Amino acid sequence: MHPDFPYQLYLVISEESSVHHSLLKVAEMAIEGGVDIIQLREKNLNTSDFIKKAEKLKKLTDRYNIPLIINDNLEVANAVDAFGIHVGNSDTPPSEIQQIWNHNKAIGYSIEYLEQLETEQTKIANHLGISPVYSTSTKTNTVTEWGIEGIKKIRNLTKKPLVAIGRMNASNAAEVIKAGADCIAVVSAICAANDPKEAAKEIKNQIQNHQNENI
Ligand SMILES: Cc1ncc(COP(=O)(O)OP(=O)(O)O)c(N)n1
Ligand SMILES: Cc1ncsc1CCOP(=O)(O)O
Ligand SMILES: [Mg+2]
Repeated sequence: MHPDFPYQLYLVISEESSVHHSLLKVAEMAIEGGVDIIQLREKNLNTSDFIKKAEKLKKLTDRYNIPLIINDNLEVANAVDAFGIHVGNSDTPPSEIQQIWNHNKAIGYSIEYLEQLETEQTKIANHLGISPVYSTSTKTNTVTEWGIEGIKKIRNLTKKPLVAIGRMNASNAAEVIKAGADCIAVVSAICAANDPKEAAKEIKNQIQNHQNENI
């Protein structure tokens, strides 16, 4: 477990991705199954509706003492006093967020190009998304499919906490952890499962059983 980011299983959730249960039910079942941190990623809501949804989710995450990250929208993250924000290359850059924001807040930043490992934005970020490890229908506007070799390359270039995202599930979690990722982020394998609690439990078991092995 990375000392600066002690979370192994990261749920990235939206209404659209919550197939068999409501968003709040999926989140609660996933927490019961072992999710350590949650990101609310609503790409199509206006800020006011995004805040309303985030407030409901924050009540739940607070009840379980689970940190809540907001995707993209700093106003929403502020409104609900989120634990942190996740941004990518088309969003408000970490340097701007840092100027406005309390330093205790977490800034996650997507790595889409190897060259980003050298940039000021990456230095400012607290943790990095390896985005995507494998191509996925959940997010199609991506650049590099990193794969296992990509994770190893990034691991050799930074000591920052690495969050692997993109088609992650119980079958590939172990290889990704062994390649050097600290945390696995999941949308579909949990949100679209009939039983999100069981799905989360299976992925968490894979992470925990392989976290001290290297390939
Ligand atoms: C943990 C994590 N990693 C990467 C992303 C992708 O962020 P971004 O590149 O900004 O794309 P969108 O999610 O905004 O479509 C993420 N959200 N979370
Ligand atoms: C938000 C995001 N960023 C990179 S891939 C991705 C989506 C991951 O979704 P899934 O777990 O369903 O492949
Ligand atoms: Mg974004």
